Amino acid sequence: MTPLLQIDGLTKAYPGVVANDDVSLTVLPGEVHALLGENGAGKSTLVKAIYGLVAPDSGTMTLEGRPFVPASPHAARAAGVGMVFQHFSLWGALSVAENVALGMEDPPPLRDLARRIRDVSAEYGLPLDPARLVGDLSAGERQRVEIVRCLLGRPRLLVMDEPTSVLTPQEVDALFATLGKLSAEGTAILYISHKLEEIRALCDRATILRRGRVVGTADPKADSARAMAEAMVGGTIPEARPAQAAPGAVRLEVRALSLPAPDAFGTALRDVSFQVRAGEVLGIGGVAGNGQDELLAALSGERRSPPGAVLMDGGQAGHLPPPARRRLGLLSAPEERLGHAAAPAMTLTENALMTGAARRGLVRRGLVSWKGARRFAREVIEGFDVRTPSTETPARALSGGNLQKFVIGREILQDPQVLVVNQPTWGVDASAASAIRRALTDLAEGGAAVVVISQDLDELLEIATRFAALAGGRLSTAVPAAGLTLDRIGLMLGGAEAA
Ligand SMILES: Nc1ncnc2c1ncn2[C@@H]1O[C@H](COP(=O)(O)OP(=O)(O)OP(=O)(O)O)[C@@H](O)[C@H]1O
Repeated sequence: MTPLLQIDGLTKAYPGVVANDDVSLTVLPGEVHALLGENGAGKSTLVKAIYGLVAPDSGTMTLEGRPFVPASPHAARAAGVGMVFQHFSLWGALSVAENVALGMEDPPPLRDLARRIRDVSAEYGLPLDPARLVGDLSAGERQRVEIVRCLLGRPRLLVMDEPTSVLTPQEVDALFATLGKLSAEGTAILYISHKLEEIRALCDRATILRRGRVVGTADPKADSARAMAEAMVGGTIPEARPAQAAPGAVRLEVRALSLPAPDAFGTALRDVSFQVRAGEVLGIGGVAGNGQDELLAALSGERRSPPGAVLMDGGQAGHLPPPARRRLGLLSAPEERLGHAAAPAMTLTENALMTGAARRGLVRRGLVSWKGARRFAREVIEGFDVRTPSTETPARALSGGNLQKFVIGREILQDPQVLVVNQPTWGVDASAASAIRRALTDLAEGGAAVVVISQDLDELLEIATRFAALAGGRLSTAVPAAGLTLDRIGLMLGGAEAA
């Protein structure tokens, strides 16, 4: 069979790192081909080259036998390549159809476009109402907008970069059904994910990258997830487990916390109450968009509440701004790493300083100790295996997973008494995810109270000592995590609204 896409000897270097080093790869028509590799292995760089976002330094590509040198995403799309990104590029205040029109060179009248959107979404099982405002859509629905937008161009190759991290299990099933139909019709899919069980369920072949080079292939239908993960890192992977310490005194308490929605598209918190003791990891499960960001903002101090709604070691903290909470030992890491947890244009040293200034004593008499800040950044890089050329690299130059490791490591190494994290292993490879989970349980065993907000129920079942479900801005009663089944959790998620 003639390959659909053939890549030969593709190389792309950035300052201090060769992101793709002599990479060769073929993608056959209709196959679902996984691209596997640790954080920073070069997966995104490679697919960006295919989509015309990155110009390779050397190497060649052919698409359906013809030389393929896309100078822009527009050129890639015209040649038959579509791409769905991890981060969506949609406008909340516009409708689905308006958003789709924005991405087109020569959009048809909105009414015609709406009909085409309806047709494609019906054909591929992607329910979508073209008239709805994107700001009102769930993450899964937004992704459907992105996919439908691609499918309107009838691509021969569809590239997906970690598409399932924002989806519920039901949405993942629906997405896989859509991808199965596309592949049966002959569309090839190049699929990046760290979720190896999903790779096993979906993909026909896998190519493994390590430090920019192709180091081998895997057979997802035959190889176990662990075997693939170990091939990615070239070693064995530690396992995480729940914290073993006996719970101590209550460190964090939230009492009847209610807050209005921060904006038209946010979620109100409604009468949220819970306690977390020293030594415990409280896992908060639920689908993103149900108050997760709002709860984190209320705990970090980005949003204030009545003083008695948040208690830290028994003292009132609801009215305190983030720096005051940090001084008390209440630290947090939000979900959105670029732009919220880290400033994209700032170096890792500057980003380390941003949250570490007070607890690491990096500012004395109004003067910044850059030496200290650099040392702290280096500690995070070494302690959490952040792959980056130096402490002076800007945050935006890190691969997604490596920045995530940096953000979580930066908080853990400040010795928090209470740590609240949202989606701590979002986009992080299997080995690093396991190291982060281990660091969170170690922190609890050392006497901290840890709150992990996550969509990944397997992750919560692995490390949480107690579990609660967040739905519609309400939190269920927390129950011991030991012995909890996915079915019971499903009921809690459904019932949290009424709890
Ligand atoms: N714009 C850039 N400037 C400098 N370095 C970059 C840039 N983009 C990527 N890199 C570097 O290139 C390497 C490969 O990054 P890439 O994003 O391709 O990895 P990845 O396999 O997609 O990782 P992840 O799983 O974490 O998303 C990393 O070391 C990264 O820091």
